Amino acid sequence: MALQPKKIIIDTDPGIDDAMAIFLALRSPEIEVIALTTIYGNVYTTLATRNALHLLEVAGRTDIPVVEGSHVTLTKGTKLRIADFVHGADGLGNQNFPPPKGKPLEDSAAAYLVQQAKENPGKITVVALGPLTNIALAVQLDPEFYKNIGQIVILGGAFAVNGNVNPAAEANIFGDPDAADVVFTSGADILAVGINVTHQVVLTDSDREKLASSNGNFAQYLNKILDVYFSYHREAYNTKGVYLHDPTALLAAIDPSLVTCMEGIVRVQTNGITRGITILYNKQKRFGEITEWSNKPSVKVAVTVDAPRVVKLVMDRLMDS
Ligand SMILES: O=c1[nH]cnc2c1ncn2[C@@H]1O[C@H](CO)[C@@H](O)[C@H]1O
Repeated sequence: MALQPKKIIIDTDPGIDDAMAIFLALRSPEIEVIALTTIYGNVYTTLATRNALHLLEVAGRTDIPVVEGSHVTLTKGTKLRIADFVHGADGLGNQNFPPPKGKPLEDSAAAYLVQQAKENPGKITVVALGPLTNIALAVQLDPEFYKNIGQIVILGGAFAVNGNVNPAAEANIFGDPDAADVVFTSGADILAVGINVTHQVVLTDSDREKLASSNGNFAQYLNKILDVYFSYHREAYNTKGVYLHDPTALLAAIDPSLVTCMEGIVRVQTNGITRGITILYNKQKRFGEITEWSNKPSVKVAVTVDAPRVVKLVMDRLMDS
């Protein structure tokens, strides 16, 4: 008997690599995308909702609901860091797409996550591609959420490497460090895929040429929006290609054998010059004193990735679609 597809909710701030991950998800037979929930990060939340609706319309999948998430950080902060310099002012490569026809559900992302997890205990995977505010709100709303949710796959963190916002912090964790610390210490089954791993997964210029030559709807659409993302990488990293952050996390949620992990306790610094830094305690040393890591639940942190296999899956699934 064929396995039931895994139910996935993508929490997203689209975003060019979010668009890739969403299309990839829609082309992955192993999973069923049950909703997109939205968050600020690459764009403000209002625009994230608009882009999520737009991407589902492009894909012909308006059957999938969009649920709007928080407009402010967990501590009600309104001074958000928006990465429009990575994705364009519209989040999708400055293409001036028409506004979507659809509307989000009349619910908040956090309440929706709580309800879905309660109705399908252990069965839902959340793939979190932006700052973790919605997930932290769900943890705070329902003391059972951490048990009811199947797995939370987090695209975020810079484990033992420099960040991409500053030398300490990765963008999604920096976006709401308080939320990230709540989620990492919640007790949920968590897999973190950080930039220590995603910076090894590069879509090259020649991969992009292949995408451009494909007649597929998704390939053509992505080729258009990728210009801005490629220019940013050339300038910021001097790479001839782009990092596949969000697609890597999505694929790790589908097939955990694409990464190897370490287990341990992750805490997030919430203030000071290292605000947003993620520190994994690998439990190799037994500390004599109580630390901020003592008696916290363990999570999985990706430490290696089969990059060629990830890139091939991305290409194969996006080329002929
Ligand atoms: O340099 C950057 N600054 C801010 N955000 C970035 C940068 N590069 C990529 N992303 C975005 O943040 C997530 C990975 O950290 C990805 O979702 C990517 O789209």
